[in-house]
Amino acid sequence: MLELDSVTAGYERRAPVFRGASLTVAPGESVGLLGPSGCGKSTLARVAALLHRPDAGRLVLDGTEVRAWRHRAPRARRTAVGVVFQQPRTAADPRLTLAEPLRAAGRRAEARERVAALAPAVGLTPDLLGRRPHEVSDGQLQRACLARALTLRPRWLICDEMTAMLDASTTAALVAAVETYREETGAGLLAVGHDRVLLNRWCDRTVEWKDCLPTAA
Ligand SMILES: Nc1ncnc2c1ncn2[C@@H]1O[C@H](COP(=O)(O)OP(=O)(O)OP(=O)(O)O)[C@@H](O)[C@H]1O
Repeated sequence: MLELDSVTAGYERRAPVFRGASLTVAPGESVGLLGPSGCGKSTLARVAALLHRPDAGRLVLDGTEVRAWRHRAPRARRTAVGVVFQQPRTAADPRLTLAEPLRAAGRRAEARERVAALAPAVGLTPDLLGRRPHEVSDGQLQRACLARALTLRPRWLICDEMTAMLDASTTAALVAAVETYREETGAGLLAVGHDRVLLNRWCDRTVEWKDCLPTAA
């Protein structure tokens, strides 16, 4: 279970972006999160991805409360959650070829096998794997970012507007790659977005941001 329980978070302690947001994703479940621009969906997604420490509230992952965020989080916790952002250009290291982050962990033979399996799963052809981010399109780079998120076989995937910048066919390919991965592994998904039609089609259920917040007394 991925449980965000009464989370308050933001960028200034005295003026959080939101207070008391709660959202749960069951094992293997896919949940879409819809809401107006600027309400804090990405901030909540970053809390769930262990990238942003909340000011209050709890994140419970697979029954254990998370107490450390970012580099302070134990490796096993960080690798339990894979994340894909909207902007592949800011998420990808410009110095590395698309293949390099996919080889990052494990023995060399394992890494080679992993790249050989992941690249076709996200629709990356071998010629693209040797290129750097500035030599590929946004859609190709986003495929690489998804492959990187799947490299360590996360139990939870957070897709924050993953397809907002992409055309319909790349969107369909990326959603299909996520779904194939989830079928193989049983991973749960939190997909943040603006596109109600896409999220309704993609996810088991779709949650409105306002329903994550406490009701006014
Ligand atoms: N690094 C930051 N520093 C300061 N304020 C930030 C930072 N990132 C986001 N914000 C602010 O926090 C608020 C929530 O931003 P967030 O990106 O979480 O919203 P969102 O619901 O995901 O929006 P969108 O749908 O437009 O992506 C916004 O007012 C935004 O300007």
